[in-house]
Amino acid sequence: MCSIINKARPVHRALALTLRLRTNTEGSSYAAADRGHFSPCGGADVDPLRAASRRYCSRMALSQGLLFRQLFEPESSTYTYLLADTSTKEAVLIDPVLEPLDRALTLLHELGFNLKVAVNTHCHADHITSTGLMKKRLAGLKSAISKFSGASADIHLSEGDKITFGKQYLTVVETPGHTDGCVTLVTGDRSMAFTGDALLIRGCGRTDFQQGSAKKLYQSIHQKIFTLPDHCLIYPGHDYKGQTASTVAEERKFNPRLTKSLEEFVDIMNNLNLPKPKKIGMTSHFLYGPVTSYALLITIGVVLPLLLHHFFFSLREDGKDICTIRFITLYCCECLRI
Ligand SMILES: N[C@@H](CCC(=O)N[C@@H](CSS)C(=O)NCC(=O)O)C(=O)O
Repeated sequence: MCSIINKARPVHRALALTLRLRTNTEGSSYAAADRGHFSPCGGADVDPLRAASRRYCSRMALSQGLLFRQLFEPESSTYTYLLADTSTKEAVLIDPVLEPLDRALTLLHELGFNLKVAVNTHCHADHITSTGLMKKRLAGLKSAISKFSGASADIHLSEGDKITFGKQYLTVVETPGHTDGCVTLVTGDRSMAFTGDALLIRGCGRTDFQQGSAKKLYQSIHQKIFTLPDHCLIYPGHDYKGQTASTVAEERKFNPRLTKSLEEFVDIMNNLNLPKPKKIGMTSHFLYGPVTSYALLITIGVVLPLLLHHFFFSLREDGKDICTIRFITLYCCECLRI
């Protein structure tokens, strides 16, 4: 963990250390009364734009039987969320990341939780999910992802599906736009929404690759996320500035992209000019499970070269075996007519 923190940018280092501390001591816990209205920290009429709704209320969450932890991976600035029912000890992980896999597993073990489902809000372009490896290490664990993601998993999610853990549950809300298979996961009492890469704090997911569509994203956020209760806490899949949570009311009012018209939003998204995430290309590595990933790697790295080698060595030039490399060089030169 320390070595990862040291490699990260200062803002990430500070954030990682802060969150590591918070994970150990407080946990960013929050749960609402399940009586149809949201009452952060006991105050029913709290202005959602004020700090009270952003406070982390571990005791409140625990009194509702929900344990909540926000974990941060500094290299890709990714958040993973652990939610658990404190009475039945059943837990779910949202967007587990490969690098701090052991940290998540240790935490689960220490707290005595039984991880039921590891759910990905979408097929990630910027980091590797640890779902496949977790399944190897935790018997009975099921993976889940949207049916529109194109990825394989034990459970394929659709709009309105419920992911239950003990007496708690998450509702699946389809929010395409960053990718076709993006979902937002909303707690049963609608007090927390895990928005993945659809809605970020004062930002949103990029729409310039992986079936991205600015128009779809705008509609998803306005129709599916901004219609959640004002106080509903927003927990994103990433943050690059050290922010940890927001609310629906805050984002509706202050999000610099989503407060614009659809046309303006599309224009902003078409001109973001963001660099490609470092790990793009490894999108669904391990999502399909390590067996598939390793099989693919072995095929490309070992079987294919062996077959090529065998093929080229079987060719003869003046009755002699020819070297594969020489043959390939000659073949390429011939094709290019050098
Ligand atoms: N600003 C980031 C760039 C990394 C990035 O592209 N992040 C994605 C989510 S992972 S595919 C994204 O959608 N970003 C939106 C944005 O506005 O940043 C960095 O600092 O590395």
